[in-house]
Amino acid sequence: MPVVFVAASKLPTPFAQFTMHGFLDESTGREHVVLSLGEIADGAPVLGRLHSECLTGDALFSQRCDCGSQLEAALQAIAREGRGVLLYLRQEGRGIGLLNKIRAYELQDGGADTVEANERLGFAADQRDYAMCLPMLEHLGVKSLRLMTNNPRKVKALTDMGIVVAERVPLHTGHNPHNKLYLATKASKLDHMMGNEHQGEVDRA
Ligand SMILES: Nc1nc2c(ncn2[C@@H]2O[C@H](COP(=O)(O)OP(=O)(O)OP(=O)(O)O)[C@@H](O)[C@H]2O)c(=O)[nH]1
Ligand SMILES: [Zn+2]
Repeated sequence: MPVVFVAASKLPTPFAQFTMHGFLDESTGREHVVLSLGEIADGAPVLGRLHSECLTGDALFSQRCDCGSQLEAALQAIAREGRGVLLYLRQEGRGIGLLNKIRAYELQDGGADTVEANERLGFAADQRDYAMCLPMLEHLGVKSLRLMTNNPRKVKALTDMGIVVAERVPLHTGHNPHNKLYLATKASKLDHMMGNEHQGEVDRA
């Protein structure tokens, strides 16, 4: 079943006035959003981010993860550049949903790490699928991205679907005492690249 474009509107934010594009993924019933800024359909690589929903980090100021800080840093970077896209993907909790993420946090409060908690609940460590990104990027005319991420799986998923990842821009922000183990586990078990290996990094720590 297709991912269909539904409507677009202005979205003023403290960083810039974005255009918000709403999509319905008819296979899952999930409603995804893209924020865009500037001319993004001209063929030149677009500064972009695939941001997976994290209600706790994005909206409720959680310090268990780095999501809220990454969201803000990505929007600020796009605003500075005057051009870019942020795909806000409704795959909460690496695809297990909000209530299961709270179950996973409960296990982590008891000593499990983020991967062990998912597995104890019967889920894979990361259940996300990025297939919905292709029709959304096609709708927007984006063929090539400078992708803000530390996650090599996102680069591979986009490349496999024919989107050019012209550059990976590391996004290292939001480190605090509460998410130290979480970030270390992402690096050791989920292959995230946490070093300072790049000059064009978006880094606000
Ligand atoms: N299941 C589960 N999901 C989590 C946990 N902490 C954060 N998440 C979810 O993980 C997703 C964000 O994934 P991250 O691994 O932080 O980052 P990423 O998107 O893979 O990679 P970056 O592009 O580098 O940010 C969001 O959907 C969060 O809701 C957790 O402990 N357990
Ligand atoms: Zn988060």
